[in-house]
Amino acid sequence: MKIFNDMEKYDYEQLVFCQDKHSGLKAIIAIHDTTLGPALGGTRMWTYKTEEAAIEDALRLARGMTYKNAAAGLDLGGGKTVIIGNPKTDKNPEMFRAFGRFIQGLNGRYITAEDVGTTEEDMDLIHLETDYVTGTSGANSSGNPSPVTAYGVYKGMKAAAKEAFGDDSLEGKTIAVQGVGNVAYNLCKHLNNEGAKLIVTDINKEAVRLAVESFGAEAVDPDDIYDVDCDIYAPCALGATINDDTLKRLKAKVVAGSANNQLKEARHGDMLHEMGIVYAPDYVINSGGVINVADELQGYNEERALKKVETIYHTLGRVFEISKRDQIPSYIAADRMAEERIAMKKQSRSQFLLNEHHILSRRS
Ligand SMILES: NC(=O)C1=CN([C@@H]2O[C@H](COP(=O)(O)OP(=O)(O)OC[C@H]3O[C@@H](n4cnc5c(N)ncnc54)[C@H](O)[C@@H]3O)[C@@H](O)[C@H]2O)C=CC1
Ligand SMILES: CC(C)CC(=O)C(=O)O
Repeated sequence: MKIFNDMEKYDYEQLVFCQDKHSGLKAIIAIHDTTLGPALGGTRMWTYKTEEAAIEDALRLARGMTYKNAAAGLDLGGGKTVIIGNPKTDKNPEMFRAFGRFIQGLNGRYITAEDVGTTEEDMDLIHLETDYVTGTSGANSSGNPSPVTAYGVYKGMKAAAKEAFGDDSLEGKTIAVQGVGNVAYNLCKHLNNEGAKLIVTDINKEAVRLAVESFGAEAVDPDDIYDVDCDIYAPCALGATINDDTLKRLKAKVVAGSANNQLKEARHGDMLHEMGIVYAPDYVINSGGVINVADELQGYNEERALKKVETIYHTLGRVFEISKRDQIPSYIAADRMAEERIAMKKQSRSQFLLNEHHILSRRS
C-alpha cells in the first residue's frame, strides 16, 4: 500500500496512527479536509482482516464525512477513526482513555463521536481525557446519535419515495432492511408506525428476533435480502452492498438506508441511475446523527437539532432536482452540492481579511 499515493488521490490532510501497548489500542484517525471547520466523525471499532483494510476504511469514511458535513450545511470538516479490534471482546477502559489522549493531542482538529462498535460509555471514557468528543451521557450532551440518525433516514426515505412513486407515504410499502442494529431498529419503529411492511435480516440472530417480535417483520437469511420482492431496499449494516452482484438481484425502486459508503464503486451509482432506481445518497440521508451531535458545539438544543434533521427531506429533494435537471446520477448531484460549498469557502479564504489572525497582527 502506497499511503501517500492514496492520500494524494483524494487530497487527505492527515493520517494519525495511535498505538498504546498497555491497553492494546491500535487506532487510525483520518482527517480528510478541514476547509469548513474541525473534522467531526465517529469512531468505528471493527475486526479488520488486515491493517491495509483498516486504513482504507478510515480514509473512505473520513472523506464521506467531509461530504456529509458539507451537504448538511455544517461548518465542519471530515474525519473518522477506526480502532482495530473486536468490540465485544477487546475493549477496556484504558483503551478509550488512551485514545482520548491522542485526540487531545490533535488540539481540536478532530472531534469524535460514536459509530459501529462504539457506545455512549466509550465516549464517556474518552471524555475523561478530552473535550473533543460528542455524544456522551453528560447532561449537556446529545447522547447516542443512532435514534436521530434513524429519524433522518426515515424523513429521507419519504423524500426518495416521493421521487419514485409520486407520493411520500410509506404506508403499505414493502421495505427490506439489511442490519437491524442501533439505527435500523429505530428506523423500523418509524416505518412500522406508518404502516410499512418490513422484511429484515441481520447476522445477529437476537437483533432479528427483536425486530420480528416488535414490528411483526418477516425475517430472511442475510444473503437473501437482495432477492426479496420489495419497494425499498434499506442498507443499514456495512458499506459496499451496492455492487455488480447485488445490482443484478435487487427488485426495489428505491435504495435508501443508513449505511456509509453504500456504493462499492462510483460506477455502481451510475448503474442505479441507468436502471431507474432512485438512490438517496448515503451521506445525505444518514446525516441526522452528525447534525445532532454537531448541535452540542453551540450548546445542545434538541428541538433545534431535530428541526435541522428534518431538512434532510428537502436536501434530498434538491439532490433529485439537480439529478433530473442536469441528467446526472443522484450521487454526483450530491457531490456537486458539497463540493460547491467547500470551494466557496476556499475562495473566501483566499481574500485577505483584516479581522483574521494575520502577519500584521504580530506588530501589536
Ligand atoms: N449510528 C449512527 O448514528 C450512524 C450510523 N451510520 C451508519 O449506519 C450503519 C449502521 O450503524 P449502527 O446501527 O450504528 O451500527 P450497529 O452495529 O448497531 O448495527 C449494524 C448491524 O448490522 C449487522 N450486520 C453486519 N454485517 C451484516 C451483514 N452482512 N448482513 C446483515 N447484517 C449485518 C450487525 O450485526 C448489526 O446488528 C453503519 O454503516 C454506520 O456507519 C451512519 C451515520 C450515523
Ligand atoms: C455517528 C455520527 C455522529 C458521525 C459519523 O461518524 C457518521 O455520520 O458516520
